[in-house]
Amino acid sequence: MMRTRPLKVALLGCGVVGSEVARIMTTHADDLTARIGAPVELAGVAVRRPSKVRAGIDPALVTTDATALVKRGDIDVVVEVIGGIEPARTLITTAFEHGASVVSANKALIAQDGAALHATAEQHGRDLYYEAAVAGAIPLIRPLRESLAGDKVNRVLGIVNGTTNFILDKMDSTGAGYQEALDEATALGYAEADPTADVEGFDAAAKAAILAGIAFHTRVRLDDVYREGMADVTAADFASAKRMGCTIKLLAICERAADGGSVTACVHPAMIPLSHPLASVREAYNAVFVEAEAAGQLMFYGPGAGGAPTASAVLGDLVAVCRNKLGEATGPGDSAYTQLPVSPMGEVVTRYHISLDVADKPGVLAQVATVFAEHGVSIDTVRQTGKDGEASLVVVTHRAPDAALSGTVEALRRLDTVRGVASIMRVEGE
Ligand SMILES: NC(=O)C1=CN([C@@H]2O[C@H](COP(=O)(O)OP(=O)(O)OC[C@H]3O[C@@H](n4cnc5c(N)ncnc54)[C@H](O)[C@@H]3O)[C@@H](O)[C@H]2O)C=CC1
Ligand SMILES: N[C@@H](CC=O)C(=O)O
Ligand code: NA
Repeated sequence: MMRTRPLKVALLGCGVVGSEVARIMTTHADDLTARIGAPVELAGVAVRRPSKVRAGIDPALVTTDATALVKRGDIDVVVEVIGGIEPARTLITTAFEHGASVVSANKALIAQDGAALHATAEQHGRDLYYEAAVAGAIPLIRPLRESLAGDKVNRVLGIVNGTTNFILDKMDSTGAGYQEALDEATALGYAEADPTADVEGFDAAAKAAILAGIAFHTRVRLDDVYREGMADVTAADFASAKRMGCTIKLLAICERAADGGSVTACVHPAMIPLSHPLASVREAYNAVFVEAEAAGQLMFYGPGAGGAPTASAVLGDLVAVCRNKLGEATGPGDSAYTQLPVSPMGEVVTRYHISLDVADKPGVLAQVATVFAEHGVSIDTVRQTGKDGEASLVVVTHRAPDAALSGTVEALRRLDTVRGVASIMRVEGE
């Protein structure tokens, strides 16, 4: 039966995502009402700049006092799309304390304080949903928390940052410069308020921490995630990748160890073969592979950033939370019931592509090969090109622990015949 009293929603933040949430709530009001079983009403919108004209939003709803809005006591759901740690964390906590459930897109906050926020939500019998926080519009949190709740997930791997994928794609396909591509991604609403979070890999690391925690039912902190951004990826790296039939993507990789006793989580650029499905993920799209014991391999693909796609995920959560509220229930809470150690990057098994500038004289190749052998790293391929007494040596390794690979590179740097290490990149997807 349809309830006539509306569910009241407070929107915190009306930027790229918030403005789209407000727009869809207004334009799809009838459908949302039918799907929820009660009308949803935008009861207040907290902003920083109240004088800004916001199409479709009644100015009477706009306030700069987000705290007063979440403390009103008649709010059913708070949608937090401000971003950052504070004041978002305090506002969400206050919302729970005043009877509201929360939908958030804030991966930085959930990765840092998800456990405490879940505990507060549970203490007050409220929901905390954040589908938009990982991979934008792509349903990924809900499938992991609900659809795969009966399976055992062993690996989650993919592209989870739209901005960096957009930049890498432009650098690869059009030869655009890094800054030019970043400016375009920012103008399109993909980048974080501080795009360092994107290019230095913090955003993807936060998403990896959230994904690993949910997938493996354990606590993975942001600091547990090994992180390398993409700011150092050069046109020369792309040229090198191309020669190998590869491209370069910023990947998040979360794995359960084969013995099940530990997990790893890392974010770094990697070469992947052009034949791999991740190679064709363009612009701000994301794609994530989930490998589960019974299900096998699943692939999730779609827009990973942008106002409307992210708002789609927020609205999906809003509908779920409203339905829970009407059914006097709550959805799944924190699922971290184990405490698996997170192994350091040195223990992650991977492959390296190493490009060396060496002296072009007899014995150099043997010397280089010896260094690899001494570190227990097996070589897959070697390609040498040389001119004027100098040569370029590209070595691709078989899989080995990351510590052995970085030890090999350190030892190579110490060889007199190695003039320099032009590029080092991990290789995935083979
Ligand atoms: N833009 C995107 O593609 C995606 C964004 N997200 C997340 O969504 C959240 C919002 O992102 P965007 O909308 O892109 O950022 P934005 O910077 O466009 O919007 C944030 C808005 O919050 C306002 N704000 C800041 N402090 C406030 C306060 N104390 N009270 C009221 N308003 C305040 C700002 O003035 C701004 O308008 C962030 O957590 C972000 O990580 C998640 C997925 C995708
Ligand atoms: N800045 C983020 C936005 C979505 O999470 C990204 O580019 O992926
Ligand atoms: Na998502």
